[in-house]
This record gives sequence, C-alpha cells and structure tokens, in this order.
Amino acid sequence: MAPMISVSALSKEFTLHTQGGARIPVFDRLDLEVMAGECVCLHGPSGTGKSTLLRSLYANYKPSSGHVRVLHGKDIVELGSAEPWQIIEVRRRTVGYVSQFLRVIPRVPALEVVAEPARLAGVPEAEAQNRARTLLKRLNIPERLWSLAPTTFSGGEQQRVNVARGFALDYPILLLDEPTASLDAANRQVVVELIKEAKARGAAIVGIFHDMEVREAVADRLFEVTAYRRDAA
Ligand SMILES: Nc1ncnc2c1ncn2[C@@H]1O[C@H](COP(=O)(O)OP(=O)(O)OP(=O)(O)O)[C@@H](O)[C@H]1O
Repeated sequence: MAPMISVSALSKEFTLHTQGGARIPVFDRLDLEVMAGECVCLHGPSGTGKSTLLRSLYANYKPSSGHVRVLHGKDIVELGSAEPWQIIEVRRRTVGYVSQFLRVIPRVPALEVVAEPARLAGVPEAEAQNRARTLLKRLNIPERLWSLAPTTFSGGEQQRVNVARGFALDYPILLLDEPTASLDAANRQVVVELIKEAKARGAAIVGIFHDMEVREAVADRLFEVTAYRRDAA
C-alpha cells in the first residue's frame, strides 16, 4: 500500500528579507511516511519546527530541499513543484487542515463556514448543510449561534467551529494543529472521537497534540521533529 504522505530529506530554512536577509534554519533532512488509518503526533521541544512541518505538508511553505508527496486520488503530487491549481485541488479534495485559530470571515454565519469545504468539493447543498449541523451539534455549539458570524465567539467556540470545518468533509489526509488547545474536557473528548472515526475510515492524520490524554488516545506513534544541527550539515 502506498503511503498517503511521504516526506523525504525535507529541510526548511527561512530567510528574513526584511531583517538583513537573516537565515533561520529550522529542520534538516526529515523523513516521514504516514499510511491510511494512521495518526502520527509531531513531537519535540518548542521551536523545533512542528508547525513549520505541518504547514509544509499543506504546501504553505516550500521545502528548502527535499520532497513532500501526497496521494491525491490515484496520483502522487509533489507539493514543492506542484502548480497552484494542483495545490488548490489537493486542498479541496485530499488534505484538510485544522489550524489553531479560526480565520474568521466577517458576516459569514458559522453554519456556512462549516458547510463550505463540502460544498466546494461538490457535495450537494442539503447534504453539506446537514453534515455541518451534525458537527456543530456534536461539538456543542448552541443552535442560536449557527446563523451568526463567529467573529464574536469565544476562543473555544471559534476553535470548535474550526474543528467542525476540518471534519466537514471526509478528507483522506487531515493535518491538526493543536485542535483541542482551548477546549474543555467534554469537547476534547468529542474531538478525540472525531479523530478516531476519521482513522477508522482510513484517514492519514498528522497532528500536534500538546495534551497528553488526547495524544495517548489518538496517536499511533510520535515523530520527533529535531531541530537543525550544524554538525549534521
Ligand atoms: N514564517 C516564518 N518566518 C520566519 N521564521 C519562522 C516562520 N515560521 C516559523 N519560523 C521559525 O521557525 C522555528 C520553528 O517554529 P515552529 O513554529 O515551527 O516551531 P514549533 O516546534 O511548532 O514551536 P511551538 O511548540 O513553540 O509551537 C522558530 O525558530 C520560528 O521562529
């Protein structure tokens, strides 16, 4: 079986053009494969590059060297060299991303924010809305808030809308950046259940989970993100 995600010899270094071209090496020659149904937790001290790796898997960052490949339908797409339209397609159908903070779009109601990914992927409107309602209900967002834009929602409510949006479509690959950081125990448990269900249907998941209970409940293994070492260059 082909891995859903394949990272090989991936290195990332940032260049700060606005600060005299300062160079920040983050990680160096990472290799990682994630299979369908597997959940890998990115691990390591603060600043080693966990978020940078997760964003690289979503093609937010281009590799400095090395490759990130994802299985998109029957094709293998190399994200570093893919055309922008291919990245859009991969994000539309294959890779879902739950960031820590919801990027709130003014005036768009929570229900629409959650239903949008399914709609964009071609799911019929009624079905997309139903799925969004079910998720908002499971994540304990009061129904009176569904028609309001999440701009004024609490941090935890915004995070739950974000989680609902990430699970609104059965993405084959899911990237989760601390999806439970602002949640109470009951809602953390709902997210754990959603992750387990996604694994059971064969999703390949890569996440950052600082909460030990969540990590132990969902992660099949830890992947140590090691910071760049000059002597390894
Ligand atoms: N867009 C960027 N431009 C420049 N430097 C960046 C950028 N994003 C991250 N970095 C740098 O890369 C390094 C790794 O950051 P990253 O956020 O990936 O670490 P992390 O392991 O996720 O940390 P934490 O656990 O604290 O969230 C840091 O030194 C950070 O300053």
